[in-house]
Amino acid sequence: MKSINNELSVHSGPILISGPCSAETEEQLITTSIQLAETKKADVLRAGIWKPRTKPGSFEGVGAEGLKWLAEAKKETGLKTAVEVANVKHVYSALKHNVDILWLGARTTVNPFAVQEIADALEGVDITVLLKNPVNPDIDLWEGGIERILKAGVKNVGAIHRGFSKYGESNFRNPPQWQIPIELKQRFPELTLICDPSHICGKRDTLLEISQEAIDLNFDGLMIESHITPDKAWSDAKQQITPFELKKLIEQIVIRESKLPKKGKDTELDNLRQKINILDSELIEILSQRMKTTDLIGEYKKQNRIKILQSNRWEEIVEKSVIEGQSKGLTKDFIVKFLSDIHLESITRQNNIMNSNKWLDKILVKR
Ligand SMILES: C=C(O[C@@H]1C=C(C(=O)O)C=C[C@H]1O)C(=O)O
Repeated sequence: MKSINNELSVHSGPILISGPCSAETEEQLITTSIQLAETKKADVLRAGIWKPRTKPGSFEGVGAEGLKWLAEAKKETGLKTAVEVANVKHVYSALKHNVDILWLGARTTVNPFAVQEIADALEGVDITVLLKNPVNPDIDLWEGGIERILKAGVKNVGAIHRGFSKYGESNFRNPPQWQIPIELKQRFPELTLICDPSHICGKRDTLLEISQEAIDLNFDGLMIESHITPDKAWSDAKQQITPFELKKLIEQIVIRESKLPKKGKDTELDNLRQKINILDSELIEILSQRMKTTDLIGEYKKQNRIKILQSNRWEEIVEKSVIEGQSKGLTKDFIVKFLSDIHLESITRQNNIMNSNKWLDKILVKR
């Protein structure tokens, strides 16, 4: 695995892949690409040719015809081109039309059969492949997809975080789970990581916020959908912006230093980090004491034949802690997540205390 930043980047600043959600007409695609090239920010032109839609009946893409328009746009602007491929037929068509970059969508990365077929079709081909995260937050599936493409001999492989499917209300179409791409980068330190704010947000007003966050989290670039007349787009109209708006958005992103001063170079930072070290030690000590106390409650429950889960007691703890935490500047979301991990751990420990070695010792015949 090697960084592919140089393969993707033309201009300085973050790598920028942009273009319409779907190629609709030759004129729409060529005009968008010309306007994108004029921004002097966009490095790669993207366009959906085959669109995997949630329900049948909506626009499913113009198909291979659009690849000719992409080739024309490339000739006109010099921008590299990228399309989504979901099966072997797509791969062969894209290769035939000299597309520079292929990406696998979330609904493809989720399926190892599909990824393997695409990998087999790419055996020995010199091309750049980007894999969006699978729809569900399964880092191993994402990593596995990358490995399948690498094993086929493709050298230029990168990843795109487009957020994960949700159930219920959220401000985002596919809420980001930053810890997953961060961990992926730990598994592949050279990995080029792109963020796709369009699919995370699903609407325009939070695109800048998510783009900024991604860049602050050390992502190498952004994939943002753009369209000459976004409100009239045939797919995903709400999340697309004009190339001009894209330029403005990119100009507003603050690029910060990636490296902190070394230890001993800045006493203010050193002092704050020293304080964090002390607080972390205190947190660990408190967590250890809490677990020892729940262990004692586990012993009590074992002797008195009381069930482990006490929902009323737990609800009381969460309610009280949320109020207390919010008064101290912590969010409800954080407190609930943090406490539920603690609850799970104390339940597991109580289960070990109450139920360990029971059936194994009694049921298995001694050999
Ligand atoms: C510790 C207990 O057991 C469980 C764990 C709890 C906790 O970690 O605070 C609370 C309620 C129970 O579901 C208890 O019953 O108090």
